[in-house]
Amino acid sequence: MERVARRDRRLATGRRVGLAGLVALGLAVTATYAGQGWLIARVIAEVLAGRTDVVLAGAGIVALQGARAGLIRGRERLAATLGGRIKDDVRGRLLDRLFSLGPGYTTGVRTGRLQSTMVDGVEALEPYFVAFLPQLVSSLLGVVVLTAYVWWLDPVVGVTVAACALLVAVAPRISKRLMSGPMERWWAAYRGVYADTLDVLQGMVTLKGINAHRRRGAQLGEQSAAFARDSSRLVAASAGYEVVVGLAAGAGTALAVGVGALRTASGALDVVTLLIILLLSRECFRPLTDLGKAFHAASPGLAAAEGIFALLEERRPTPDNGSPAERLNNPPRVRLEGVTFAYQAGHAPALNDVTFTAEAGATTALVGRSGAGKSTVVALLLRFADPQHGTLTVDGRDVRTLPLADLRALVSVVSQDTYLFHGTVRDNLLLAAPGASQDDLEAAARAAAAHTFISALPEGYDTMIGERGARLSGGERQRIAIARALLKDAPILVLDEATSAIDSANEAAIQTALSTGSPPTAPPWSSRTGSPPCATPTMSSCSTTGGSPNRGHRAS
Ligand SMILES: Nc1ncnc2c1ncn2[C@@H]1O[C@H](COP(=O)(O)OP(=O)(O)OP(=O)(O)O)[C@@H](O)[C@H]1O
Repeated sequence: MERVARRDRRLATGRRVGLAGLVALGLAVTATYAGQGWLIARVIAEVLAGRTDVVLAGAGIVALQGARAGLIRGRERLAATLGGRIKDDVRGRLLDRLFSLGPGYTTGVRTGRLQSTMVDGVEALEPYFVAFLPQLVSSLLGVVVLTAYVWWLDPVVGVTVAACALLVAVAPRISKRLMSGPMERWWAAYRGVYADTLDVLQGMVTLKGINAHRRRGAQLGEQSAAFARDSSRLVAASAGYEVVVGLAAGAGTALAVGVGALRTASGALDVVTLLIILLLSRECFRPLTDLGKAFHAASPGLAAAEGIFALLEERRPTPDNGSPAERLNNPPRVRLEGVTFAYQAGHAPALNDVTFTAEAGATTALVGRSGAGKSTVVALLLRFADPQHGTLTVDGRDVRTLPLADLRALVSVVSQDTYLFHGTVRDNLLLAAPGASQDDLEAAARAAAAHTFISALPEGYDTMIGERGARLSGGERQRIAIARALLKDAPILVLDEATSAIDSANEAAIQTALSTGSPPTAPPWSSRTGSPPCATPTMSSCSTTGGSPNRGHRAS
């Protein structure tokens, strides 16, 4: 918790005024309780003294209760608004971080784990920020003020209350030590279950196909049971904290009243003051018992925060400190020179001393066996990672010296793992060129041999294609992906086994369109750049069954 408290300011940047407002409202609520206690003591004292003029005090009690109801409502509304904004900020920052880390990071972690951090982890932060943190500050301030007042009434009772309040104030530190283990185990188990469930859902067809669904389901069931055990331990640990705080508060009140009674018996205190002490001691500890409850609600957020900080503090694999190129030829020349790259230090390199040139305006084919490193070349060109040795240049300029956004704007990639997003065909195409007209879309789709089948879909370009384009065939998905890449109108087009699922007739039509630049309708890029696709350096890769041309391969 200390770690979170130290870093939480970064997560709630720009929301400090709102948090201060919550603290102020918390203090005001405490003040109404204290005022009410004080008035009740006065009323009792008046009645005991045989006086009946208690109307004003009674009205004051009612007014304080009304004010408290309003303050609590205001606090809840502010907490809900603020909580929503903090979550929104944190999700935005996490997403920015993920985009800047790129596939070099995301391929190394499980999607389900990331998703649980981004969705549930951030959600769990809300009680920490809008309930626990303001409660912590207002509780401590409230207790200091009330204890000072009790001290002023009677220093002996004041010392007793202060000692007990101090005990309760350090309880969060002690509980942090006790709870960090269960908290970490719970969150790890939660993310594991989340990731495996997602895995099973995504691989449902495969699991059914190989008749492994029951076995996998049973494994998931065991994992789920272990998670349930971890959840119970976490709840027990945080409930333990609540009990400790409650006991300390109860004991503190009893002790203060006991000491007060002794002082009254010895004549050091009058009955009215004893009554005030009786009611105020209870109010002294009320914020601290509220704090116990808030801690209980915030504990999942404390666990989740670790994953959030870990992601925010992750270092990007390729620094983005290049300066824009004054002018690059369109299309530019791409060259790899002595490039060696291993995904992990100490492991065999995926590329070993590779040198070749993809000439401007020409098609360069990378041919090699499966696993030879063709896709790795693409990853280095996009700077998802940097080579350990050698250079990769675009028009003679080392890619590391270009801003990442400028470099990636130069390249349009269709990879073997086509990804289509949930939405319509149009939505997917427009992702690459938000301003494209229907004519632009159709021209690109024709060049990708996709227009005919898209037109035959129930709602043409406005047909929903399902998650990952699930309602299309593999070849249809690839053709939409090619059309999308063409719409990006980048000077370098990379086809990484982009036509592996496309039948030979359509593949030939695509190749003709790309190499002649004359699809049935003039493509949009010709009007914008004056360069038909045949003038772009096109890099395409395909696998062979033998050989490893990229091992010491020279092609230029
Ligand atoms: N993210 C990664 N982490 C670690 N190793 C990787 C990663 N991606 C690829 N590799 C390894 O790098 C090598 C080259 O992989 P790459 O995907 O570049 O081959 P490829 O030639 O494109 O293969 P294919 O034709 O089968 O697509 C392989 O041995 C592969 O196991």
